Amino acid sequence: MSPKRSVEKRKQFRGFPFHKSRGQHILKNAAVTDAMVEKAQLRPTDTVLEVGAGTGNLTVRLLKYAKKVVAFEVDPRMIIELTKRVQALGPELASRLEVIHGDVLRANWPFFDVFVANIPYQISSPLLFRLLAHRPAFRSAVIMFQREFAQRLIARPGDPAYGRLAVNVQLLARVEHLMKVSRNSFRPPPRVDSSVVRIQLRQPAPPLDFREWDGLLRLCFARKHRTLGSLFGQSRVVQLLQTNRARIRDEAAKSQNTTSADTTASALMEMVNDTDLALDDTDENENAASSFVPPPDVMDTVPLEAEDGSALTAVRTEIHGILSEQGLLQTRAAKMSLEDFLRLLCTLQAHGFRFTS
Ligand SMILES: C[S@@+](CC[C@H](N)C(=O)[O-])C[C@H]1O[C@@H](n2cnc3c(N)ncnc32)[C@H](O)[C@@H]1O
Repeated sequence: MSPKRSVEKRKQFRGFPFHKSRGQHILKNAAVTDAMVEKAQLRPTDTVLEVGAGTGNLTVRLLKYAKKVVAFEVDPRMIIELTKRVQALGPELASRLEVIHGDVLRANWPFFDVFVANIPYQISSPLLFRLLAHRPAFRSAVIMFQREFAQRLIARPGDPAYGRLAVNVQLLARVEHLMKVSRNSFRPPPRVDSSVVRIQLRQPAPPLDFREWDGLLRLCFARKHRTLGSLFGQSRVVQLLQTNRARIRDEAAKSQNTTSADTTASALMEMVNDTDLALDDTDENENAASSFVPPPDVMDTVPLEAEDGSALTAVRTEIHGILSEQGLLQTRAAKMSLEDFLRLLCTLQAHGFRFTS
């Protein structure tokens, strides 16, 4: 067999080729699949949601421990293999499986207690935010991610991978790294290593306006190594905060507080659809902060007496005072904790400032 042919053969399963575009990397290492199921701590009464069942390496193990497994799979060829395999296990186990053919991101999700999946990595970000927004809350999710993505989820202040993704996810859930998985555990091996993480929703969800929260994070992480004093001193930022505050005050007479449960849910759904979060939100990711990106030549120390009108100067002074009072003038997003961000948002909001229109 020619070398080229043997490579082709390795990429196939029972005659059909795997599609990289669908993230079809089958988990062939039984020790890893067993460990994922064990970490899921399933109960005999559980309904499990699996995404991307493939040929069923994980599914067949889940069926042994759960009352029911609902598995999404987009590729009909995989579903045929999966169905044959599960039927061979006998009617008892086969009756526990429900396969849903389709794109998991476009479908309605059924009720589930636990989520377990080796997902296609290209849908990591929208799938994760869909999970974080899912209600009723599930007990836990055990998910295989690309290692680099997993590191961005668990990153702590000061870590190079710490960014908007980590802060947003950690606001809504506890995230725990469970194990590293080498690329050789898959067939065909992907170009990247992987990690399994556990996610547990914080209950109840923090009572925040998530648009405001994410607006603050976009600003702070647009330049995560820059001081807050410098970021909030920029004319564009001061102008925006001032304009929003004036409008909100005008509207306040006509409408009620915007931090309702409905607003929270719909804001979370916006984050689900926010492809910016799939990007690397280091300083270079200017897309993530388009409305706030300062001109590159803005100096680190912005003079308070700028020549942009007394109203703006007064607002700039006010913001400077708030940051100074909170001890945050010299603080940089790269090192701020979740609590620092929450405190900053609450304080700015108490002064009537808003990040979104
Ligand atoms: C990484 S493989 C995992 C297969 C299997 N669970 C395993 O661990 O061996 C990902 C699977 O997700 C499926 N898939 C890709 N995109 C999907 C989507 N949007 N909705 C549902 N399934 C999808 C692929 O066809 C593939 O079978």
